Amino acid sequence: MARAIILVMDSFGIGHAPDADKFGDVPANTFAHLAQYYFEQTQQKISLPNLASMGLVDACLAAGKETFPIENYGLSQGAYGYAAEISSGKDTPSGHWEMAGVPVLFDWGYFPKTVPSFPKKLIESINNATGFAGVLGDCHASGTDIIAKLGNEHIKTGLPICYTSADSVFQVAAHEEHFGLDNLYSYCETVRELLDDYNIGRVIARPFIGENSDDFVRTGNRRDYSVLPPAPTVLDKFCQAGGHVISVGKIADIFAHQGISEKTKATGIDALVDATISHLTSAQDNSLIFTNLVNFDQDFGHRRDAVGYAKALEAFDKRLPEIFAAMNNDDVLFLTADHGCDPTWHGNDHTREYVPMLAYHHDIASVDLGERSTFADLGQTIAEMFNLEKLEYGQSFYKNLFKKHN
Ligand SMILES: O=P(O)(O)O[C@H]1O[C@H](CO)[C@@H](O)[C@H]1O
Ligand SMILES: [Mn+2]
Ligand SMILES: [Mn+2]
Repeated sequence: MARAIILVMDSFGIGHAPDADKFGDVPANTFAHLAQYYFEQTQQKISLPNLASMGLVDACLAAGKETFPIENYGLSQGAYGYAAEISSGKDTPSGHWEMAGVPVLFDWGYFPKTVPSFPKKLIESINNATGFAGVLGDCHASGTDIIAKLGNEHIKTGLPICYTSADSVFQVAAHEEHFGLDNLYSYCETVRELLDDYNIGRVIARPFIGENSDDFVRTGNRRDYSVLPPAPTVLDKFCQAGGHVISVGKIADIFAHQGISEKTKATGIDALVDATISHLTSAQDNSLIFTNLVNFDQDFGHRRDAVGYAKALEAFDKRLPEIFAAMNNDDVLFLTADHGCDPTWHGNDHTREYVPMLAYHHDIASVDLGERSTFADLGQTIAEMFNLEKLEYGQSFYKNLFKKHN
């Protein structure tokens, strides 16, 4: 029996989605624009030989319909396509749940872009439940900007920094030592309970260290408190059928720990790839290794750092042969993303984009999977691969992966 590996390159969009106008995101294109910007800044073309051989460049050219500078690359050897999202939001849980077969067709609650942003009644109930006198922030913000701005006041007053974004989130930044990590986590757990009436997808604990605004830096101890997906995902079905789901990175948090058999956390793309490879060398048959590479989004997309994003892609690309080498003959690797976050775009929020839908196994022939109308095609493919009951959403492309070589 085979194993499947899903690598989610968090925020790696490849062209504005058909409904991007509703989000004000025409013509965002995370990949094409970061490659263009990288070339303008460094006079070097981005070089991604392994991703390109999987079909990434062809997928992006078809999805984004714009050319961009890229180092010479050969013919695609894998299965490649691009997928649009049917979920109402362009957030991380919606993207992941949809790829696991459960799109979010309801509207999340959001906090307005006003100051204060959070309802007075909510903040009062948080203060009452936690015993804190108030919160700092209470606005839309970039997480790194707001700790630089309010970190000193936070240390002085002991009050948590609470902020949000265009996503359905309530984020809490607090100093790991002065405020304490456990205190931050329990504060977030309390907030999570109080948010149920507001239909908010996630509370995120954002711990940081450092002693002043020049050197405050967020740590790897981020924790996401998500609501449960609205229906059983392919992960739940796979576990029920005796499969083993291994979460690497924040996958378990995103699925509210449901449909997960085992989890490993790691900080940074290299460490996340290391953990993935380590599981690949030991995972039993009938396993799904599901990895989220959050740093593309968190460290580069939201930070609007196109050059950093390009370099991180090149570094990740160099690691792919190690992943291929750790795969058995009947294993299948899927590579995709959960939304876009164009680092050349205005503001610091996600962008509504197509995502790559790439697949690889040792005997794969080049196959164009074309445009996929939902990320759920991935979940449906996993369902077919492991002989699970068909999911409600998505079209499987499993059989296309075994096309004969020309
Ligand atoms: O600016 P930071 O704290 O990284 O926050 C970003 O991360 C959250 C989750 O993707 C988004 O809602 C966005 O606000
Ligand atoms: Mn994401
Ligand atoms: Mn994000």
